[in-house]
Amino acid sequence: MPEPVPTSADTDTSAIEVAHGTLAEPSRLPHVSPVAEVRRVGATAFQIARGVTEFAVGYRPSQSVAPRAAREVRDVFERLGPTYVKLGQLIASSPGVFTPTLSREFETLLDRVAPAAPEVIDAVLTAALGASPSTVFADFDPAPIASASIAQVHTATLHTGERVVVKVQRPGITTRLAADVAILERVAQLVELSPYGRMLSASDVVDDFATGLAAEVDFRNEAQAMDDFVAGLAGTPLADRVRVPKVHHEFTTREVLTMEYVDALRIDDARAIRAAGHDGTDIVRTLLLSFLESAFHGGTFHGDLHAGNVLVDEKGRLVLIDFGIVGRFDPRTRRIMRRLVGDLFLRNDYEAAGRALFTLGAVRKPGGTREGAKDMRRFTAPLAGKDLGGMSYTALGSQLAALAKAYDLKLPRELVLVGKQLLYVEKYMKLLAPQWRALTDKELFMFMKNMLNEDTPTR
Ligand SMILES: Nc1ncnc2c1ncn2[C@@H]1O[C@H](COP(=O)(O)OP(=O)(O)OP(=O)(O)O)[C@@H](O)[C@H]1O
Repeated sequence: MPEPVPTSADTDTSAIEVAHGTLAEPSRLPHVSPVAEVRRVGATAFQIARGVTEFAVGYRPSQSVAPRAAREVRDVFERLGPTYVKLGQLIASSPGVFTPTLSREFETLLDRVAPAAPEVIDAVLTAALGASPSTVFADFDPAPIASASIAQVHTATLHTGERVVVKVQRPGITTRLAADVAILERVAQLVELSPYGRMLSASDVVDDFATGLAAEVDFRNEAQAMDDFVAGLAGTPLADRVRVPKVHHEFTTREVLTMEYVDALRIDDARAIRAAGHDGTDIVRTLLLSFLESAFHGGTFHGDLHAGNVLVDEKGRLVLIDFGIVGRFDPRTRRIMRRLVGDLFLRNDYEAAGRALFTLGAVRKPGGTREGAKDMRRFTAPLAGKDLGGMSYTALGSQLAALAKAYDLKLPRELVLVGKQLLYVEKYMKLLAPQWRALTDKELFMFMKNMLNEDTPTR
C-alpha cells in the first residue's frame, strides 16, 4: 500500500458512497433519493457488465477503440470504490482471461484514500483493544504511514520498547463491502446471460472474490496465516533467509493487527538493493524456493507477492508482509501438485499430468487421454530447454487459458493464485537476476529433486 494519494474515490459523491457512507463523511454528502440511487447503481452495474464482456469476447488491442474503452471501464471501477478496485486488481492479475489492454489499464487502479480522522482511529483501537492507544502503547503515531480503502497503517512503540506497526480497519468497511458484493452478484448473473460470461464463470468469480474479501477483513486470519507460513518453513534452510514480521497476538483482533516493524527495501528497488551490496540472484532464488516450499510442502503460501509486499532487509533477507490473501493446499492436493510438476517437467509424462489435473477436479469436459496428452505436450513444449528467466509466464498464461476453454477447465482458486505469484517472480527475476540460469542452478535442482523424490509415483 503506497503513500496515500487522493483519487477520484475520495471526492466521489456517487449514490454508492451515500448508500454505504462508510468511507466518506456522511455530512459532506448530498441527499440522493432511493429511486435515483437504485437507477444509478443499476446503470453502473450494467456498464461494468457490458464493458467487461465486450473486452472478454475479443476486442483486439490493435482496434483503436479498445484503449479508450478500457480507460472508461477502469474509471468506473475506481469511482465505485474499494470493492470494485479490488475486483479490478483481480482482473489485472489474471493473465489470459482479459485482453492485455484491459489488464494493463486495471494495473493502474489506485487503492488509496485519505486517512480517517485520528478520533475515528482512536475509537476503533479503544473498542478493539479495551483501552485507548495512548494507554496500550508507550507511543502511537496518529499519522498513518499508509492508507488504503480497507485499513490504514500506523507506527507505535510497545511498553517493552519494541517498535511495531498497527494496521487498523476503517469503521463500517465490512458493511460496505457486503453491500457491494450483493450488487456484484446481480452483475454476475447479468454477465452469465452471455456465453462468454458463462465461460468466465462470472458467479464463481464473484463467489471466490467475496469469500476472499470476507477473510481479508478479519485480521485474525491474516495473523494466523503469518504464523502458518512461518511454521511451514521452519526446519528448512529457508527459515533463516525469509523473514515475516512477528505478530503481537495480545494486540491483535478482528479489526487491529499489531506486528513487528521491519525497515526494508522494496524488491523492485533494484538500484538500492545493489547499492546495499545484496546479491539479486540470491534474493530471487530465495523467493522462488520459499514460494515452492510453502505452496507444495508447508501448505500455506503468500497469495499477493506484488512489490509492495516483498522486501529486502539490511542483511539481504527476504521480508514478506501483507498476508491478507493466502493460498492453502491440503496434504492430498500438495501430493498431487508435486506429482504434476514432476510429470510435466522432469518425467515429461503428459498423460499422467492430464490424470493429475483430472484428479484435482479441474477438467469438466475430459476428452481422450491421448488427445489430452498431445495438448499438454504442446503446452509444455516451448518450455523445453529454456531457463526460467527466459520463459514468458504471460505467454504461458494465455496458452493455459486456451486449454482451459477447450477442456472446460475450472482451475481451483489456489492454482490460479500460484500462477499469479509466478508472474511476480518472473518480474523480479528479470529485474534482479536477468543472467540467472535457473534450470542449471544447483540449489533449485536439488530442491526440485528432493521435493519430487519424496513421493515417487505409485502408478
Ligand atoms: N511490518 C511492517 N513493517 C514496516 N512497514 C509495514 C509493515 N507492515 C506494513 N507496512 C507498511 O504499510 C504498508 C501497507 O501494509 P499492507 O500491505 O499490509 O496493507 P494493505 O492494506 O493490505 O495494503 P495493500 O493490500 O494495498 O498492499 C506496506 O506497504 C508498508 O509500507
